[in-house]
Amino acid sequence: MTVPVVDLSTFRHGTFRDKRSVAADFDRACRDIGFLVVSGHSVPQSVQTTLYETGKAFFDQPLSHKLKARRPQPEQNRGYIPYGEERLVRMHGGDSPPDFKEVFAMGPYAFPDEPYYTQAAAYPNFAPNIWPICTPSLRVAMETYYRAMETLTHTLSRVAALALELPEDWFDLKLDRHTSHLRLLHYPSPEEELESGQLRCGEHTDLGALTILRNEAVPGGLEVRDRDGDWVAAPALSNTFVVNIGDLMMRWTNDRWTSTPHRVAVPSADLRHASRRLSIAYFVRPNFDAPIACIPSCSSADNPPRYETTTLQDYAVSRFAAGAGLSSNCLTSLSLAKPELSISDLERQGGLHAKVVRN
Ligand SMILES: O=C(O)CCC(=O)C(=O)O
Ligand SMILES: [Fe+2]
Repeated sequence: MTVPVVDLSTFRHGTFRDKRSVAADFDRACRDIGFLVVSGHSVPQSVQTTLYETGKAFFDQPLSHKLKARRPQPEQNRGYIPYGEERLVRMHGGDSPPDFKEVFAMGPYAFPDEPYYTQAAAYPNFAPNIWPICTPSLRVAMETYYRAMETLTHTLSRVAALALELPEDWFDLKLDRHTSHLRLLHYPSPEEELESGQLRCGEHTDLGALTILRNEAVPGGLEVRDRDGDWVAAPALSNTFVVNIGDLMMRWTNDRWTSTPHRVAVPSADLRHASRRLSIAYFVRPNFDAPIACIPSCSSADNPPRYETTTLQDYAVSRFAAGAGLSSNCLTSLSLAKPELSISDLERQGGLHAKVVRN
């Protein structure tokens, strides 16, 4: 099975009939494989390439500079996350050596100064973003891209609503105070074979509603597990985004749409030296307190709701706990232990810099 391409310009500029036809293609892709590629999306190419280039410039900085913008707490998806701290396969109870990557992440910004955002129950969704001193232009590049992703989400949420026989604006109230994350994922060219069981990113599903990924066509890319259990390479076409269904959308749609397992593969030995990859992933996450309950058009007498109602907050806490190897009861206050490795440990090991080809 392949990952299909859907042209959003037909949705944005077409008649109602055109919109329905795009929504039907979206529905089919989400049912069949849970992944699609979108073209005609209106995100300026300059916004994409500026962040891509600035992101690379940040990751090229010495580890000691990057660590100055280090994620302050493990549960906060903010700032620099060095090699050694993520193993996404743990989210599903598996284990592996660390994902062979480093990350820079941000969350919502410039939200109103209101108690909704500062209340204890909202933590860590509106934790402050962290910005590097070494690459000051990263902040503008990420914030600009984040806004462009909000606009794309606006279109995609309308396509999704129409596909689910809902009013086009059905998702608006679930997303008007969204908690989405933007992450730069840097996978350098490994110098030698990775450890046994080590991947660039271990097999997992995404926990939010949708993920919008700027993919890069290099060896060792994104792979998707189709219904037959075969790993299929996600297309990396110029000026497109890969979109996939996350767990919360799967729950909303009562499994009509699938949150499909995926991973980032290891480049083969002969291509290793030229496999540096920077993907840009925007995780669409609803309001932290929006109830995620079965959408009425997704259940019937012989297909009753399969999941309890949840929220992003409750679901994220339980997934985070699994990833950190804890029971979710241990996490009621969400204040966790210190990061696994101290700055001096990391500097001694040299982070990823010690293990990669410079290119
Ligand atoms: O870098 C990629 O292509 C995908 C990464 C991914 O799936 C994730 O971080 O959730
Ligand atoms: Fe993912």
